[in-house]
Amino acid sequence: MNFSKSEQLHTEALEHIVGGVNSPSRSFKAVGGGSPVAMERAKGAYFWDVDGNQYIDYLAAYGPIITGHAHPHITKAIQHAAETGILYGTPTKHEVTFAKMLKEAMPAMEKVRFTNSGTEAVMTTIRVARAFTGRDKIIKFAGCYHGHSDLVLVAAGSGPATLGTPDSAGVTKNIASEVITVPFNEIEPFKEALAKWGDEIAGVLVEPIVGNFGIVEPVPGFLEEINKHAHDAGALVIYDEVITAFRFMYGGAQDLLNVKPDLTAMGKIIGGGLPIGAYGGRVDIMEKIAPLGPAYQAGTMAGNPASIQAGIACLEVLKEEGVYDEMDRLGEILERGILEAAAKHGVTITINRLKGALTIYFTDQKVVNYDQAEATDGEIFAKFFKLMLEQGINLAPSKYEAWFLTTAHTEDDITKTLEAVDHAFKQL
Ligand SMILES: Cc1ncc(COP(=O)(O)O)c(C=O)c1O
Ligand SMILES: N[C@H](C=O)CCC(=O)O
Repeated sequence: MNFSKSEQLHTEALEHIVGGVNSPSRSFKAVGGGSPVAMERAKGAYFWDVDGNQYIDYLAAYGPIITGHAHPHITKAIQHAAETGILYGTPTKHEVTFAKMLKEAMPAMEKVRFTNSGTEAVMTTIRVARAFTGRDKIIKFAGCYHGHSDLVLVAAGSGPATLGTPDSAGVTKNIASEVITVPFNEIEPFKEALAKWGDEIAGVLVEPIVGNFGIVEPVPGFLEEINKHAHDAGALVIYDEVITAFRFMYGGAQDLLNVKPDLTAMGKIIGGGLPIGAYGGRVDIMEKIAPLGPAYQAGTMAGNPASIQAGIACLEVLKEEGVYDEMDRLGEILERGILEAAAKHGVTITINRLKGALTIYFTDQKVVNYDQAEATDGEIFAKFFKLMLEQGINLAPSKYEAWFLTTAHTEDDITKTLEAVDHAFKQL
């Protein structure tokens, strides 16, 4: 494959945009460097780059593009928004419709507020938890990523972990001292943290199914224990469902696992590809937010008609019969095929898959926490990533990210992907 135009563009981008990228996760730093491929066009499960190369896409823009690129129903909704005004700065009927849809799908969201990103949504749930409890500290889990607000850039997964900055510079010691980090999937360290700081903890923040050190499910009982002990200590439980809401079913991880938090943050899929975030939860907690209560959160762009109508259209597609079953079916074929190719070529891997999302870890160990994900082989991943890219398979350039299937992927795409995996494993 020829990547010369992408390379040229990256050289130019480096002069004008810091690091040449607008989100560090897009850089190829963690996969041996080089120019990230610049995409020009996308449709369904496919991408075309500026050099004219075609790819099967498993990045799905880090999760939001669950219906595939440029889905006609979502495109129509965005066109309608463009023609009728994309930003009003007033209430609209669309945001009411959408809030009702979210509440119906995720009943723990008794009241909702829209934001512009997952970062804002999570950041605000923490503020609201503090306002409600009158406490300052939060507990989070190592390797979970909750966006780029100060408080959660401590022991963060995803981009920060990939680039070796899980504790970001610029986060003051005072702020960092308000966050206690414990391992995911281990209840004892969590209980010890509560025993030590219990009456200072405002909230416990967790990705109920982790998407940011790969796809990692909670061990049975883990989330229930978190709820019990957090509530006993007078702290709120906050689920960060920015990746998981509507990823595995029409609803959240909380509905799939049947464990309810006090507050939920979401984003990604619910914008149908346009910028969005949302948070919600128990009425008595949500009523702490302005204009009803003293906790302030606002946004010029929040609830804009374009993102909201794209989100409604996206959920309409996801509500159709069988869409999640099909992603699960294709995910299962993909997982099985990758494992067979690994056995054939003597490549050691572990796959974590839940329905249409999976992560390949280059390790012979199970991966249920961040330390185990960190210990997997990043150099082999980097080689694998490049070998796949050269064969037209677009993955995230990080061993910590997931492959996401969409409603646009077909069995033929999976077959082609497995041929590429076979070839890549042969070369490793
Ligand atoms: C679980 C989780 N929370 C929060 C965020 C932040 O969302 P955003 O990038 O939309 O600000 C992300 C992704 O970036 C995420 O995966
Ligand atoms: N894994 C991150 C979010 O889910 C990736 C998004 C980003 O950092 O650009």
